[in-house]
Parts: sequence; structure tokens; C-alpha cells
Amino acid sequence: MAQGKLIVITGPSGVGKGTIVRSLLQRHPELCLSVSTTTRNPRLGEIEGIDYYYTSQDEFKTAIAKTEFLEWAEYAGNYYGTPKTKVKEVLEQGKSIILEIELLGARAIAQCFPDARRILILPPSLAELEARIRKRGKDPELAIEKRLARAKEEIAAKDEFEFQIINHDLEQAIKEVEEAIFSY
Ligand SMILES: Nc1ncnc2c1ncn2[C@@H]1O[C@H](COP(=O)(O)OP(=O)(O)OP(=O)(O)O)[C@@H](O)[C@H]1O
Ligand SMILES: Nc1nc2c(ncn2[C@@H]2O[C@H](COP(=O)(O)O)[C@@H](O)[C@H]2O)c(=O)[nH]1
Repeated sequence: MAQGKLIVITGPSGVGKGTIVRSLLQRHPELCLSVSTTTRNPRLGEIEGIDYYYTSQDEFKTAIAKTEFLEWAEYAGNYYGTPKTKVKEVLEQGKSIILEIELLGARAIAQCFPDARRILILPPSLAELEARIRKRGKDPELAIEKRLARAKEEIAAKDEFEFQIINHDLEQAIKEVEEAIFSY
């Protein structure tokens, strides 16, 4: 049976990870996406079980204690975690799965899955990143400020990643992510 790949897509908030991942899933229906659990409130239009599993802080902490997450992290005042079961099930079927996660989670995955393909998406500039987050218009001001502060740390860690892709032109970025996933 073919070996499934664990694919980590990371990068600062607003860089376009979700946009790229949605395109990848449409173009490559054989790829699966891991749906994370979060304590963040749903954004307008987000759907339980599609975008995230939404939970309380208490429930999230219980899940941590029961080691239900492959990795988890605190990000901009909320918790996010990758449920173990789906990832395990998909990989056992020989299929590949994408984790769209932040930097600390990507580092944790590198420890337990050294063969994971870890792809960092970068913005053309910090000014463009801020413009994209604001234009998206789905985060309150305080959250935007926390996300931009975190973005600087995430960009500074770029040399930890074998694949670094600048999302300037969306189509070009998608092509480069496809090359990173399917190259070997
Ligand atoms: N290449 C691009 N050029 C211009 N705008 C883009 C590009 N790629 C994505 N965007 C836009 O940037 C905004 C942020 O994209 P997206 O929500 O996919 O980011 P994200 O990295 O998933 O953010 P988060 O981590 O906060 O969920 C969206 O409005 C999206 O349409
Ligand atoms: N470490 C993890 N990070 C995750 C997970 N799910 C999402 N994320 C990342 O959090 C930030 C914020 O996401 P948002 O939806 O509130 O904009 C972003 O970088 C996501 O990629 C996870 O399970 N673990």
C-alpha cells in the first residue's frame, strides 16, 4: 500500500494558508484535511466540523490531559489542537493528510514525525500581510495586533523549513506547494 504523507502547512495569520489549502483539496481530492479543535469563537460563516471543532477551555484542557491531541498550542489568546484519531486513521489507509497549523505545532510535529513535509508560507511583506488580515475583516483589532506580533516570530523561524514559499501570486504559490507535496 502507498505510504501516506503528513503535510504541514504553516505561516503567519492572513498569509493565505487556508486559501491555498482549499485550492489544493479541490484539485487533489485524494488529499485529506485535519480539522482542528479550537477554543476560538467561530468567525462569521465558519461551520462546526468543517472549519473547526469549537470547544470550551475546560473541554480543551481535558482533551490535553487525555492525550487526544497530536500537538496543540496557545495562539493569540486561544487554544488550537490536532485531534490524533483522524490523522492516524488517514495515514493507516495509506492516504496523505494536511495539517494547517501555527509554528509551535509545526515544531512539535517535526519531533514526532521527522518525515513530515513541512511547508512555510510567507507574505511578500509585513505591510501586505497586515493589508490581507484587515481586508479579510474577520478579526477584532486586538486579535489583529496579536497576530501581527506573532507573525514576526514566525517569519524569523523561516530557516527551520525545507520548503519556504512566498504567496505573492496565488496561482504561483499553489503550484510551488504542489511541487513541495508531490516532488518525492
Ligand atoms: N496571493 C494573494 N494575494 C492577495 N490576497 C490573498 C492572496 N492569498 C490569499 N489572499 C487573501 O488573504 C486573506 C487571508 O487569507 P487566508 O484566510 O487564506 O489566510 P490564512 O493564512 O489561512 O489566515 P489564518 O491563519 O488567520 O486563518 C484572504 O482574504 C485571502 O483571500
Ligand atoms: N498548533 C496548531 N495551530 C493551529 C491548529 N489549527 C489552526 N491552527 C493555527 O492557528 C492560527 C490561527 O488560526 P485562525 O483560524 O484563528 O486564524 C493559524 O496559524 C492556524 O494555522 C492546530 O490544530 N494546531
